[in-house]
Amino acid sequence: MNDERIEDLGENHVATSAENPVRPDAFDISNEEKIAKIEESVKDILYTLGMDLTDDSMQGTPKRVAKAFVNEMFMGLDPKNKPKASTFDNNYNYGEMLVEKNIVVYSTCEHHLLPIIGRAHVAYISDGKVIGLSKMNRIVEYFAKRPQVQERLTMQIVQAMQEALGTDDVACVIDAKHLCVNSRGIKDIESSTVTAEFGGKFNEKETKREFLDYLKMDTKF
Ligand SMILES: Nc1nc2c(ncn2[C@@H]2O[C@H](COP(=O)(O)OP(=O)(O)OP(=O)(O)O)[C@@H](O)[C@H]2O)c(=O)[nH]1
Ligand SMILES: [Zn+2]
Repeated sequence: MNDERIEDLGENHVATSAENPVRPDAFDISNEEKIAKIEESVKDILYTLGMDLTDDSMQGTPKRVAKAFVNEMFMGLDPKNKPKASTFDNNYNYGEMLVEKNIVVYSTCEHHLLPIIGRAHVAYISDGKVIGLSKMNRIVEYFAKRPQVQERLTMQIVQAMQEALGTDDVACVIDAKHLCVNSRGIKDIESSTVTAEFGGKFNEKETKREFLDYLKMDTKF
């Protein structure tokens, strides 16, 4: 059991609705072992479906899928990958909200393991600390790279920003397409899902309105 995991989950950890359900023994095996196990499982799935795994193009597929799962699509399940959210003192006394718009979200729906693709818009009002802009994108990426529901992803981003900045005044809106809705099941290619989480001052009508108005700006560069 590594230290980061203890720090992340805490002793006597009880999962809350804002956390992903993670097995307590999830970190007892290495990434290499995880990849080897998943490779075998994917082989089994493809074999069951009738694929010829000796085919040149397919031979490496189980390993490729396993590596994509562990190292990329679900890398955010590993607390070691949590980004260091560097903050600085707000020496220039910037007093308005800061909005990081259009952060690309590639996540995976935890019900069907199909892609969620969209944009996150994250805002905060400094209470003395400011955060490096790219760290906001990294926080979004970290929590997106898990099996997710969009509601939880939105809340996790806000919570992580609140912890990093030491303020409740953080908000996040995500607009995303779920391929489980667009490409299978109901097959509605047009619909997208909007979720929002407003902390602290962002619950005040005018502040919320200001944030949402910035999202309507169509700035050309
Ligand atoms: N609330 C929420 N639901 C989601 C999210 N991603 C996928 N879902 C939904 O999870 C539900 C799972 O419902 P089930 O009835 O168990 O699955 P299903 O039979 O495949 O459902 P259909 O998609 O309607 O065919 C579906 O309605 C999905 O659209 C998400 O991020 N948030
Ligand atoms: Zn789904």
